[in-house]
Amino acid sequence: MAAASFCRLKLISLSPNSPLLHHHHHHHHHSRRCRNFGFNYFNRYKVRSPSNIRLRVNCQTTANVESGSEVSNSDLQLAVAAGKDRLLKVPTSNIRNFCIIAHIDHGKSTLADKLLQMTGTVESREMKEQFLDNMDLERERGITIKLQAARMRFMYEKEPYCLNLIDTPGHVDFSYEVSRSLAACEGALLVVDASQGVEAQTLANVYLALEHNLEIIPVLNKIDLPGAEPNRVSQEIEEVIGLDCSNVIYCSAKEGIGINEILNAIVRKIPPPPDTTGRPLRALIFDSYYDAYRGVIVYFRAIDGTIKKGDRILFMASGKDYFADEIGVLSPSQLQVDELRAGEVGYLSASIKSVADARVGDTITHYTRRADQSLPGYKEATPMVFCGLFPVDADQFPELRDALEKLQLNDSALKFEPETSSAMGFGFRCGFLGLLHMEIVQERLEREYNLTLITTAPSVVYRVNIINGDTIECSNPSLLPEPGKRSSIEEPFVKIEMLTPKDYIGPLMELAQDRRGEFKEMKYITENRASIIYELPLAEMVGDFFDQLKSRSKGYASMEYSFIGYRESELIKLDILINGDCVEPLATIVHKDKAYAVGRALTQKLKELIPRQMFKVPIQACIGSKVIASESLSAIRKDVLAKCYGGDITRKKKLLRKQAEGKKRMKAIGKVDVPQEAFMAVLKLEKEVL
Ligand SMILES: Nc1nc2c(ncn2[C@@H]2O[C@H](COP(=O)(O)OP(=O)(O)OP(=O)(O)O)[C@@H](O)[C@H]2O)c(=O)[nH]1
Repeated sequence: MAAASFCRLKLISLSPNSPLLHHHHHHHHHSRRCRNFGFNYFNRYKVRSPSNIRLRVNCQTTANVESGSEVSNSDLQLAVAAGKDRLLKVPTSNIRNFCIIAHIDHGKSTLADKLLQMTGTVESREMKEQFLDNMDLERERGITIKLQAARMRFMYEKEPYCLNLIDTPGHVDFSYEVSRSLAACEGALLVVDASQGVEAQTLANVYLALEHNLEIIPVLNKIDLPGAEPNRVSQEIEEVIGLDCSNVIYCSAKEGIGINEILNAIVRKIPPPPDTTGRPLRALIFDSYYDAYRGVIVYFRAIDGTIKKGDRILFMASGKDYFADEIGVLSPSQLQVDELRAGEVGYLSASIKSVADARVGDTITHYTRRADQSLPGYKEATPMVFCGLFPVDADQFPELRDALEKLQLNDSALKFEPETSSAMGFGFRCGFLGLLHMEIVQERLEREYNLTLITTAPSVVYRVNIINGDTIECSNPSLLPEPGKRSSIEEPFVKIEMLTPKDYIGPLMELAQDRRGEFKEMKYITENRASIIYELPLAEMVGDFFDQLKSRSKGYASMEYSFIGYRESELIKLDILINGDCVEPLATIVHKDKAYAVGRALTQKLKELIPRQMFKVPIQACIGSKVIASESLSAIRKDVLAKCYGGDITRKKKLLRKQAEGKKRMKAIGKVDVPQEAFMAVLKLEKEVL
């Protein structure tokens, strides 16, 4: 994360007589200095500089200090002292580890915030940002990408309890991360919007939680809304999930209703972690991120044994060993401790250079006293979707490589290798977990690294069986072996479950059918809502499937998908020729029954998207050497140009500026300028044509 316009410090505790409170107006310097103190109370939270940071003063008063203000060493010592109050050790039987399962927008972040406030972990903030969602992109999209954790202290029947909240990402692309964070907990809050109901994603995560034997506490959120129907929704939870809702908690995270009941239920219902402190160390990594100043910070849950500061540790899957230079808890800012025991949740840093060496799901053990077996459930990240990324300006190639390397330090699921194409020049073929992951990476490359990129249409990974008996993987349509060399092609299939009000069953089944879906099952989960299950090729979901699902159901349907394996399909490669040149990045792999329709639709779409040139440009779709569809872009007539340039000066300027902007995302293919949109055209074909 190299975003220059953001600094990352916030929320440190200070004593009320801290000189900072008197002098903060006088000392200004760049925030980088603060990081150089080498202290760790500066957390990952970002504050839009130059906005203010808020300082806690003994958990009560607050003061605003301009971000980047001088913070002295002694202030930081005091901060530690204040923080230590909250570190009081509790017996294992007083620990509770839990997560929150909720559909997007049902109020997970708002509730997490309230739990932190009610337990005095953070004070009520007027800041807009919510604690558990940090990245800007996340906030803008209203989704949670990375996991976080927070430790809270809560008094129950006069005894102190330590409650660890582990956050989970809310998108299917990250279901592996979800499963790892569930594995770090003994219980989960199931938060359902009382004015909506159970959604597909919630359901999928509840099943995951049940597989991990988590105690599930149902919570109906947003009961303050006039449209809330707590009775209907709790009945739905009982029917759909089979969860007893007689003691369901009514909550309004926004108004702070029901928060105490939730905290009490966590203590009463969720079992404490088993006390296995005597066993060899096993700790589960549920998140890790790269910090430019300290290396990788690993978030873990100790399952067995004890980990101490300075211990030599081994990561069982990666085989790498390190010294745990620093361990600590997340309260939610990082506070150092000397040891963490079975059942506890915390972080460590050990001069690890890349998150790939401390992957989510890996098991940490001691180098000398090793555990026999690693914890179950570890999986390598397998990218499912690939695309080509090319700098518009060829000079930016080295910058693009640097940027990808930097992103990869923090994202072990991101894969890339150089790709050269006669049409596009030098770039990279990149692999992603899914479409959302792809969009996030593209956006970060452009936003944080100031790159202007041309992205080619995403492709899945095909398995091509070669005549000689070999099988090769192909994620780049232009590299598909010739028909004469291959015996068959297999493509990845997914199972999707759509939940929808009954009015939209028809349009959604039609959608799945259009996408080569095979109907599996439909059932009414309540009187008005149905679950529809299909199996279909992943390639048919890449693109606008989700948008279509939303628009055809007026936003009411939700979906969830999982990979089910490879199946043989009758696939062929469709090439696109522009002005007689084959444009590799426009090549696409399609089912043979759809080839003609796609060819026609694609040439028409390209004709719309490619600006007219000074000469006539033929656009053709071909299978092998056979042209199956053809369009032609007529030349710009001289007088049209003359008219444009003959106008008054402001108009001329405007036109030039517009051209300059347009130019940013053009790639010259032969003599023809092809805009970015053209490379994505295959995803935007009119439905009627297909
Ligand atoms: N009326 C009402 N609105 C709420 C309540 N809780 C949350 N909201 C609103 O619902 C919206 C979504 O809340 P978030 O907490 O961001 O939801 P989330 O589940 O974390 O969403 P993601 O981060 O996108 O997964 C926000 O606009 C909240 O202000 C509530 O109890 N009552």
